[in-house]
Amino acid sequence: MDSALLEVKQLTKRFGGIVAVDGVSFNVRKGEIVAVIGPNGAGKTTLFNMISSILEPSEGEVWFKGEKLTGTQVHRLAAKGITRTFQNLQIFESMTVLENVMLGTHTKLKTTIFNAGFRLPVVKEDDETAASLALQALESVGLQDKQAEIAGNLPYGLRKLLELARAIVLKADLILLDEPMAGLNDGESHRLASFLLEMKNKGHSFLFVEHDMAAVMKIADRIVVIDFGVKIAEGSPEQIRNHPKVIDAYLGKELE
Ligand SMILES: Nc1ncnc2c1ncn2[C@@H]1O[C@H](COP(=O)(O)OP(=O)(O)OP(=O)(O)O)[C@@H](O)[C@H]1O
Repeated sequence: MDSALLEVKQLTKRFGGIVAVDGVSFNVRKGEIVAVIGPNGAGKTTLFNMISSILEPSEGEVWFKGEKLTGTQVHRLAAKGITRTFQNLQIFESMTVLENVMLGTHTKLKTTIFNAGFRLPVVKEDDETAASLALQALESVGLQDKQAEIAGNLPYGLRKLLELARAIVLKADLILLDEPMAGLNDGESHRLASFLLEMKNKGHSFLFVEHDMAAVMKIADRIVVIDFGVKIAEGSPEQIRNHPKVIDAYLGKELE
């Protein structure tokens, strides 16, 4: 595997007296799936929000493709090759499934909000490209049959797949997933796991926070374990399953 795509360097976040994340460092390489796990309140969300430019770190930096990412505005991340999904889905409920994914293509296409308002000819051309890119993304998550449905009518599991289609439509190098398995039934989580492995084989990289330990063990190449804001372990699923500090941190809790 080649050099690091994402470099998380000594990230720290303090909220008043609380150190939510304390000097955490790790890398994600191209074509790798890395999971961040840890007990409730360990600091996973705070870490994820710093990586995706939603929160400013108290200390430390995030680098992406050899460039410093810290301080980049959230809306510029997609153009750099990073997208993320959210635990509280960000779906436009009154739009169709296809339109929701087409929205994701607009940072790639040349249409600006200004000329889209005026419906210049360039928009029509872009709309066709956007629709075909969006359809490809829907096909890869198995939602092509739902393209004309109103997004708000989809059940939760399918909405999550829709959000993922919108994240992948940009063909991002790195996709950040916030608890992708939460709320999915067995069939949906199986479908999502196969999809992530397929995307990884095509060279995409993923960083995800997840509570579903069986899914983490199945799809992650590497696992970073956080407890009380500190990285206590990092390794393959096999190494993490048998790591004494991880077993201690999860004592009394389920680590399948
Ligand atoms: N905005 C905030 N202000 C003050 N404290 C915060 C804030 N956000 C998080 N914290 C605290 O930081 C710590 C880490 O929280 P965080 O939500 O990152 O953990 P987590 O691992 O994502 O938890 P969970 O698994 O329950 O989602 C907790 O003690 C939390 O109370």
